[in-house]
Amino acid sequence: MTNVQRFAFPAFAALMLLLPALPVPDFWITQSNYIGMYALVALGLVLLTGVAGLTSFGQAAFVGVGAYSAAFLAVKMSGSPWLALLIGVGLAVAAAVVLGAITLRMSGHYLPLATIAWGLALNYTMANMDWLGKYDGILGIPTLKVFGYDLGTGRGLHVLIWAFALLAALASMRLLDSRPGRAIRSLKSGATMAEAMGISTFRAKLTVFVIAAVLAAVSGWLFAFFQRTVNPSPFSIGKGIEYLFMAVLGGVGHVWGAFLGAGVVRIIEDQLQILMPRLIGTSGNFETIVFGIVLVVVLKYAPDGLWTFVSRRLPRADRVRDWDGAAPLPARDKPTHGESLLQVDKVRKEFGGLVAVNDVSFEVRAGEILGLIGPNGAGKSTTFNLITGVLTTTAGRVRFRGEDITGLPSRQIARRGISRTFQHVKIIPEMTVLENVALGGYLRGSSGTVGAMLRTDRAEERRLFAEAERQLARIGMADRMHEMAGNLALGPQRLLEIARALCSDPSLLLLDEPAAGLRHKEKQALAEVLRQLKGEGMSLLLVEHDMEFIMGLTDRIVVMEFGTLLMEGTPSEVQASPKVRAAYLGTEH
Ligand SMILES: Nc1ncnc2c1ncn2[C@@H]1O[C@H](COP(=O)(O)OP(=O)(O)OP(=O)(O)O)[C@@H](O)[C@H]1O
Repeated sequence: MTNVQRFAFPAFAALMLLLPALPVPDFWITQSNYIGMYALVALGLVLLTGVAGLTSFGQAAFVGVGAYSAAFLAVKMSGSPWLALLIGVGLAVAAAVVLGAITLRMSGHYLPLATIAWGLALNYTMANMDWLGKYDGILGIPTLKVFGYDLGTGRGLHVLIWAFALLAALASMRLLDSRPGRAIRSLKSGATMAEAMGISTFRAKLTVFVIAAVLAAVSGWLFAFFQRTVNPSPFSIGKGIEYLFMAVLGGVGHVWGAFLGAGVVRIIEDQLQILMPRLIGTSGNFETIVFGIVLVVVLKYAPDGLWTFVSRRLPRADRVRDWDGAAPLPARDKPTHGESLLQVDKVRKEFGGLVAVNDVSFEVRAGEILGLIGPNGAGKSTTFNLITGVLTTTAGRVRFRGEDITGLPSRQIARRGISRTFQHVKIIPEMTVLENVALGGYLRGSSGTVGAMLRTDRAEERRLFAEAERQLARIGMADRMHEMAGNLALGPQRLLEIARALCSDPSLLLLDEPAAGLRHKEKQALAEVLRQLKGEGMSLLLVEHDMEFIMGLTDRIVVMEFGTLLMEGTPSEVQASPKVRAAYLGTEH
């Protein structure tokens, strides 16, 4: 936790909760009420869009679910507002699970388009139901009473709105700094890396989608008691875009960006409603144009949102090192030296008419470094992806420690003890080195989202960080654990990936072109680390281009050419082979 969270959050919370007791004009209390409610929705979008990379235009519909639940229960059934909150949140969760199950597997532009579709659909449903009052909505919602105390619509409700908003902010910050939070943060770096760490990306997406829907529904519930009337227009797709706008403007990657964005939008919106008619008459919806211009300017000059201007000036504190003496994480049985660890048996991959891997067989034994080499397009990466479950085989079998792992998804393969690095480094730049490595230990922990929000996961977190530090020390990078991973040069980033893979306590480490793009010194450092790992009993499979690097390092080498296995032997046998030389020089043999 940074100093800012430690001191600024309680101060800000106290100010917002006490604001109604201060001599602040009603006008600003009302604005602050709006900001709190908007911030709840924008916070969901920060998590969903900013952190997890899933764009949603449809959040306003979830606000509507919360608002209509409150209105319907309070007016038509004279039910308890707290029951209405429960029902509103329950309905939002149910809707998010169903919609998420359908849409979250979509990629690219399909997801945002789908969110527009269901945003419209939910809104039309509200507008066309007789029992929800159609376009007129539901009027005459009573004010909210807590323990017999009437909160009214202004100062009293302010305390409740901000209590929810601040709790949501606190829970979100805690979530982001936790095992499930790191999983959510890994989504933006692409599913391949997250799945290779054992994360179910679908589940992580669904979790964050549900959280965002719940925050929106709570905001809607508050909105109903604030406005004391609901109708479909504040839950339209236009409002959904405005919520997204708040998150983007404020800083889509930061919890406090949601608050800043909500504040700026609300105040601009309000001022424009006064100013625009004076300047250009009452006709037309000119605020929208001004918002559009503001958004373009912000995206151009502050693509990460306005909060970055604040956060840049705030001191950054290193994570408090509180894991000394933490119990080690559970470890798996180590294979015995020389045991057959991985068996690749007549594995085949066809892409249409192209046979990328043609019935290739080889094995990796425990404690050895096996190199897989071959000229460009030989099928090395495809073989690597077949072993790690990124691609499915056309034919053949892959066995690991006696178990058939053919066709398993990569997170299941990771669970069995195969860990990997990537040819194009896949780290999370905005997380520290330590947090990136801790992500590798995902499968060795079990704490979930609610535990993270309630902070009941701290003992496990300490164990994870102790392990992450131990792995960083193993590759000689413990002194850099607090640095942002994105600030590292390529060499240290590749080492970080190795530490992350080691953090999963693997029986076999698969490295995809680890020396690619490294300078000579960095290659030497990497080779030294790999030799040391072998010395400690680790088994490694190395896909590599760099002959010099691989010759001095491996025990055995498998050479591929045009998808087939050309030869297998010791480095000196391979070096002496005319077939291999010819393959690399591209001559006939
Ligand atoms: N997804 C795909 N769809 C179609 N063809 C593919 C696909 N992936 C790989 N290939 C083809 O399969 C063959 C083997 O590619 P692969 O990337 O495995 O080779 P490689 O030995 O790793 O090469 P490089 O060293 O250049 O990475 C190539 O001809 C490639 O064009």
